[in-house]
Amino acid sequence: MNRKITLLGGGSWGTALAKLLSENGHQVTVWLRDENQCIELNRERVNKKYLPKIQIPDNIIFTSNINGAVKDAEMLLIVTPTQKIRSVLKQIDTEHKKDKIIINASKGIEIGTLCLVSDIVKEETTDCTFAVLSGPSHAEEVGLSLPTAITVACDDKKISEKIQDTFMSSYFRVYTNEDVIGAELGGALKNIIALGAGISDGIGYGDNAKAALINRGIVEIARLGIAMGADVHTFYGLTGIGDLIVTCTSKHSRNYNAGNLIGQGLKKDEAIKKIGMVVEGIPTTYAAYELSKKLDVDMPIVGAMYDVLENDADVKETVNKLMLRDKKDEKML
Ligand SMILES: NC(=O)c1ccc[n+]([C@@H]2O[C@H](COP(=O)([O-])OP(=O)(O)OC[C@H]3O[C@@H](n4cnc5c(N)ncnc54)[C@H](O)[C@@H]3O)[C@@H](O)[C@H]2O)c1
Ligand SMILES: O=P(O)(O)OC[C@H](O)CO
Repeated sequence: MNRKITLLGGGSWGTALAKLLSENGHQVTVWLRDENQCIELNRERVNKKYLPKIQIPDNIIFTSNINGAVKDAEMLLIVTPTQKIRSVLKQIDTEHKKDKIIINASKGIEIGTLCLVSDIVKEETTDCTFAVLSGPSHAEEVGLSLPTAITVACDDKKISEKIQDTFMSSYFRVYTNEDVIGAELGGALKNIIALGAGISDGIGYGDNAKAALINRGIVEIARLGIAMGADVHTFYGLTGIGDLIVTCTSKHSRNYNAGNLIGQGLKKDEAIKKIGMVVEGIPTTYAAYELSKKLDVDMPIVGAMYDVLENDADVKETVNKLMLRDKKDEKML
């Protein structure tokens, strides 16, 4: 079935998903803030800044008129940096953000409020159904139609099946799940561990250290998830360990690469500038650190990342402190 879908944001992930949805036969509009960028994309059909190797199908419309873009859309797909989602939704007139299916493909937690994107959407829209699309999925590979498996989580099974049908293609396999909080947290928190994995490689530690980070990382993620009402099984899935593996090991990963630069001695702002795309793991570290304190959840890797990012703690000393914490039994949770 042909659906009207509007993307809020058109960086690397937005561009890859817009292409996929257009190939699936849907009417796709992409809203961007910058009118000049819309003119260029409508003409050139290549997103030179964010995803230069991908040809954008001719029938995708780029516009900077947000109300025009969303008013007739059945589904809105959020792909802007998490810290900007609230301000983007605020720009839409109330009558146009009612009774929609809102799918979030961004991965983060709002600093200050500690809101998940589902909370932001609940606060800023009316009577919308929220879903999250998450899993191991780099835009650079989806854009090239390389095989990818992902999950759509929604507490309304009929809606998640509708979204599954909308996105599913020969190279994009979509699973459904009802655990929205688990899917949101897995996607947001893996970025912190990816920064850590990048730092570890950047300072010259080996594969053992990275494997330890990945494994102890998913334990921490699940611990916070359980405290926030998620289903522990979700963290074994695509939105949990699946995404954590890809983000800690892929050459495409923005968070891993930013961490790698920090490990080589760059300041976090220099690393962000060099990456040139959103590095969600940095604000999410601050939010997760606050959440761990608020909910009294033990998250030593998040605490270490907070020390490095906020207090400029020496990385090797921080790792030493992690290694020499109190002796423990290996408990999964
Ligand atoms: N790139 C990927 O492979 C990938 C895959 C899965 C999920 N994600 C998630 O998708 C989200 C977007 O990531 P991305 O890689 O596409 O980022 P990006 O940096 O490539 O693009 C971000 C987009 O948001 C826009 N933007 C920035 N600030 C804005 C603002 N204040 N108002 C409106 N628009 C604004 C930019 O112009 C750009 O279009 C992130 O949360 C990321 O974690 C990315
Ligand atoms: O690996 P990153 O940091 O580029 O994040 C992109 C996606 O979330 C990977 O699934």
